[in-house]
Amino acid sequence: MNSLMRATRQALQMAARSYATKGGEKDSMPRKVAILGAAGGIGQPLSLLMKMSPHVSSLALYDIAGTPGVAADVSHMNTLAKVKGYAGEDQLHEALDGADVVIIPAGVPRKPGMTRDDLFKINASIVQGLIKACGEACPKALLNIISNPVNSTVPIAAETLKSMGVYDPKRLFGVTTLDLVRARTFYADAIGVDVNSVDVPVVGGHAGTTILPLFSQAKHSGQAKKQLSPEEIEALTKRTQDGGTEVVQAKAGKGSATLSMAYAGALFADSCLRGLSGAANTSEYTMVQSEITSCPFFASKVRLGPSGAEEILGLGELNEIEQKGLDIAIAELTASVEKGVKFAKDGTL
Ligand SMILES: NC(=O)C1=CN([C@@H]2O[C@H](COP(=O)(O)OP(=O)(O)OC[C@H]3O[C@@H](n4cnc5c(N)ncnc54)[C@H](O)[C@@H]3O)[C@@H](O)[C@H]2O)C=CC1
Ligand SMILES: O=C([O-])CC(=O)C(=O)O
Repeated sequence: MNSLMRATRQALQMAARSYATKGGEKDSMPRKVAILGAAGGIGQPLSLLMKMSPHVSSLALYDIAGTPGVAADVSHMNTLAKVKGYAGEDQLHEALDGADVVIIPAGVPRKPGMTRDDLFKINASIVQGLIKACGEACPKALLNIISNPVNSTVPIAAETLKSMGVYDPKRLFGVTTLDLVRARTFYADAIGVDVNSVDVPVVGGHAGTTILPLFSQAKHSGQAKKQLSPEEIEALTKRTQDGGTEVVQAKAGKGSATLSMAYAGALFADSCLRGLSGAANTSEYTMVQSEITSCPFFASKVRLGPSGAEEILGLGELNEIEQKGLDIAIAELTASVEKGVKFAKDGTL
């Protein structure tokens, strides 16, 4: 195995975190992962990365079109997972049947000048339809929602599953991992340490000021080359909040983050799979139904286990500026959650 392959596989073994099971053995359970929106900008590299996961034995690639090609391509990789492509709604249930984890990057991305909320009109119905199918075909699967606006699509998913009588709050996740990935990268660059040694909590939601990095709790190993001033922390906070927009502008009309999102989505899905297998110390920041703030959905550190989100961990100590940021985040996030719930209940767009 050459060094690039080894590095990529190691990255997929998730930054060298332990994935030993409770009994100290590797996962031997056959696991099925379904990707909905697999032919898209995120879907394709995500399919590639999940095909490289040592935890996936079956990979179902679903989209409204284009998946036979993606599946044929990815299926030639000499890694564990058996790949099958599914195209069109009449193949959706078959794609989902028996899935342990469903990853949903289906829907339209932003163009310059748009907010994530501007995607609501199109993506709300797409997510609702796909979640309904999940509720029918694989109600026990862990659902990883990537489609924006995550702050509303997650509550839409919850309400849809509730109306079907199959909602389990431990199994529904909004994927906010890209915010963590960005905060770590920007922070490591700013203080001049190895990015692999950095940890920065990012809580709240996944849009603008609802994205709240907690740099006061950031950790790293090694000697920092620089101490950051309050102004520099503020700039890092803003860059983390605007990371998505930075990519949208750079792509100039050709979509939003796809490659870094596929990487982040694979990290999160891999943690879900390790949690399902009982791996010790599996936790991720993700948006879940939550009581740690007044907002009914909130992203924070969550311990993942065989039944999904087994424990929602607290926020730790916030400094004064972060506390103000939290208040702003909660207000905006609550409005987005309410918008999602309303759509799911009465179809209001
Ligand atoms: N949570 C996060 O951190 C991030 C979320 N996103 C969001 O992910 C979504 C997808 O982004 P891209 O992959 O760049 O878009 P894309 O347009 O390249 O791909 C989307 C795919 O979804 C498919 N699709 C549309 N309706 C569908 C349906 N009913 N069933 C199955 N598939 C369907 C399309 O055919 C297309 O292949 C966007 O909403 C974007 O805003 C993007 C980056 C980060
Ligand atoms: O900004 C966007 O539209 C896509 C996204 O959620 C991100 O890159 O964080």
